[in-house]
Amino acid sequence: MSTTTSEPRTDSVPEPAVGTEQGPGLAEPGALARLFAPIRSYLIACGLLSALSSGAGIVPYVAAAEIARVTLSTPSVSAAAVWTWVGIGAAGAGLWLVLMVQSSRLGHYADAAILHHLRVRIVRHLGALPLGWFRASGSGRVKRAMTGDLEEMHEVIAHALGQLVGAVTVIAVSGVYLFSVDVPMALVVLGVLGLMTVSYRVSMRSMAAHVNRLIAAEGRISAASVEYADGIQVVKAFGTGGRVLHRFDEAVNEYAEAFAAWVNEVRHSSAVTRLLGSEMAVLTAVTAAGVAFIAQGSLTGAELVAFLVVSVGLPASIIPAVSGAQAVRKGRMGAANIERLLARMPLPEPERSRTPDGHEVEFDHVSFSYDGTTCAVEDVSAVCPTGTVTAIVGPSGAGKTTLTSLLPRFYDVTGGAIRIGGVDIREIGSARLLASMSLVFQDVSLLRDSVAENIRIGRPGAGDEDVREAAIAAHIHDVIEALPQGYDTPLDAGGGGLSGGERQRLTIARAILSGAPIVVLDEATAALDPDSETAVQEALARLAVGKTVIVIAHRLHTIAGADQILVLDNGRLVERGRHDELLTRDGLYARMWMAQEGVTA
Ligand SMILES: Nc1ncnc2c1ncn2[C@@H]1O[C@H](COP(=O)(O)OP(=O)(O)OP(=O)(O)O)[C@@H](O)[C@H]1O
Repeated sequence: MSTTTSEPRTDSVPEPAVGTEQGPGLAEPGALARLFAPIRSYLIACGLLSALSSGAGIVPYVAAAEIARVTLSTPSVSAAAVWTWVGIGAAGAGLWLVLMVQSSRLGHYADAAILHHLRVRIVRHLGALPLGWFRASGSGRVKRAMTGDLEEMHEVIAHALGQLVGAVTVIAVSGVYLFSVDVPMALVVLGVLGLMTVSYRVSMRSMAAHVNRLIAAEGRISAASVEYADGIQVVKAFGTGGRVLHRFDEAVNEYAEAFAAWVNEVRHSSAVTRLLGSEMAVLTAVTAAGVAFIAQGSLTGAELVAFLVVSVGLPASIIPAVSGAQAVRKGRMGAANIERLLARMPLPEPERSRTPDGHEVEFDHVSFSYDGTTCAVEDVSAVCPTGTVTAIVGPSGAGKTTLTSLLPRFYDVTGGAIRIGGVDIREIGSARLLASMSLVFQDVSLLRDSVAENIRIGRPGAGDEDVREAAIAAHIHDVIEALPQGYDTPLDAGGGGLSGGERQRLTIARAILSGAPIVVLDEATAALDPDSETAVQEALARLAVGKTVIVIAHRLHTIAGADQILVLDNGRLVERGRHDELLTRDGLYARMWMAQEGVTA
């Protein structure tokens, strides 16, 4: 199969077809609200508690301001009035604490509940998506949804909502109080806050451009490093290190320039923002305006003190308000991404799964197009009887991988039908369909688990003896026994410690253990050493006994004994027959044989 040559392209998933996006666009509003629907009541309660707590948090300041007004504006100070305000202030502080803790508890509870709910929803949905989608773009999208996008959701619920509601409440409650004391002075405070907000937003916006440049430069450094490390063999063998290193140098220089520009910007804009957003700025503006109004006779000294006490805390609310709003905006984008993933059309399942009568595979005028215009497979008809080996051969890009991918429904045919035991595979439930076949690909996927467990995936619950027998049949038992912990040796995802041929024999053991009646296998494109190749061939021969075997062959001598050979070219079936028949026909197969084996037909 063409896992090496026709690496799936993310930009070429069929549109519209199963597994394509049917969901809202990036700017779709309401995505956040829809995803948060299960915890809406918690969020409302959390927002209310947060607002009440922030409102209560203002009370001690208002109480202090009122005490100042009571003591400064009347010649005979009423101790009762002062103590009343002290009590109110203390009660406000206590209430602030209790409500804040409750709001935070509720927020974290809602956060954990919705993240769990979304993770389960995403994973269940992934289980219903066609495998072709995962090949094309899935792992990256899944990773982004499960980490980055959900992280944005967490930020919104656990932090941003509370910050935003709290900051807005503080500003609103303080505003109401200040307007009740003196309107012109309140307008001055409002003006200063407006200026702070604008300056903070402007500096954040210009900062965003620098940050994007920095991220892009960082990406180029990583790409150049990975290119260097991945291609180190080529770099050393062909001495191209200079060019690769030059790209690395360029990326590092670009990063340094972007960093210097960012620092320069920060120096100026953050100084202005800090100054404008500081308590000093508010105090200075309020004092200057207050003194002027007092001179005019429209404000009393006691009222000025009230303004100084209450407005001094306001700048601290601006930054959380702006950054909370930003986090909500990012959360909306994350929510839209998750919605788009959830909106991908799952594989249509039959209402009632039909049972195939046997395991003969029939391709009946099968066509398939990735992009809806060009056919990767066109009008292919063939029957693969039970107990026979069908080899699919053809030049690169002929459609071998595509044709075999249609059998396990990685994609659904766009024309014709594929039948197993006389039943259209779309009428067989996908679990039953996949259980009926062993897929042995050359991009062997191993799990981070012991060798035994990696074989046992073929039949969960199989006993140790069955696992050993499958390994013996697959000619891998001796290799396993020689590993440090034998069958208990842990493997990493790359199968570290095992050669390519050994990894492939491990998956053959898995397939033998599963006993699935249909075997689809992709012969390795890379030549194995002769011993390994013989071992793999013998293992495959054991696997194939009594099964319907469909093999994509790259090296023709390995399938010279196949019961039938299907020759594909440009998506079409151009020849079929046994090895000898095809050689005498002097067609594409004979030419390929000649080219590979260096002998004439
Ligand atoms: N995911 C994909 N999206 C779009 N086009 C694709 C995709 N995979 C393959 N193709 C195209 O479909 C055609 C058949 O490709 P396929 O991989 O099936 O050929 P192949 O015979 O297996 O090739 P190879 O021997 O190189 O593996 C080619 O034109 C290829 O470019």
